Amino acid sequence: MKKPRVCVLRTDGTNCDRETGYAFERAGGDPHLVHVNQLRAGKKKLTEYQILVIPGGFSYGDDVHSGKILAVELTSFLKEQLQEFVDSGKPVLGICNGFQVLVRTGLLPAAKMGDIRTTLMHNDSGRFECRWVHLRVEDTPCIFTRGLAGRVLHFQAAHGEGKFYTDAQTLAGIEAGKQVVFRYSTSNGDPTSIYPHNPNGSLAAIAGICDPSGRVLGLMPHPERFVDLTQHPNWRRQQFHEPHGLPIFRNAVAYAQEM
Ligand SMILES: NC(=O)CC[C@H](N)C(=O)O
Repeated sequence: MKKPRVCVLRTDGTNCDRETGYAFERAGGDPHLVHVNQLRAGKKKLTEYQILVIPGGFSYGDDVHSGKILAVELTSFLKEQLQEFVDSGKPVLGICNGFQVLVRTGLLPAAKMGDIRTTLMHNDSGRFECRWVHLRVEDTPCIFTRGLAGRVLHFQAAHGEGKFYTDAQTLAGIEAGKQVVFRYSTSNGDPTSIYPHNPNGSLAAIAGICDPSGRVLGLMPHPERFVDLTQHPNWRRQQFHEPHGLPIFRNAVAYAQEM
């Protein structure tokens, strides 16, 4: 079966592009690092790819707000191309800085460029948090977490502006639409707002959301960090058959191949 071409979008300050590309390679995809300037210059087009991922990092040095300048750049110069990619039903994944970008373009939660309803604020601790976190996977239409509902995954989180926040009406809509995909939890899967299990104080312990179709996903923790699991703090206690994040990439590749 043909390997789906994955656009791994990068710009100045992106720093998780190579491991994100590796994760898609491990999952059976064909990753390509694409600088936003190549899209702006028309040298490459999003239609050439079947999956789009915006990786983690410090795009444009996190000036103004994490992800803000790249979001304004995408909304200002690539709005039609991005909206067309999303409307065509192709999977879109934003990891950490990438999630911040998707929220600040409006592609999350509503999959509509310019419809900005939520934000990711500075952590309650007021500092950069870098730690392992447990995530409970909720039962949602998200195509990236097929088969994972109810599981408790263990990912690395590393961010300064990860606190999910929105107004009561938008939160009610996200909950009713089953768009909350990951919640910070204790090791036995109880959602929690208690630090450090919840490293940033996110509303409703939200660590990641999808759009109503389930084809656009953003999350703050890093599923692409396939660390050497024998160095994992829980290696002895938890049987790791494979990196916890790999199924997310495999599901995206499988979905793109089904299209
Ligand atoms: N690992 C990342 O992508 C970090 C995102 C962003 N730079 C922050 O600190 O919140």
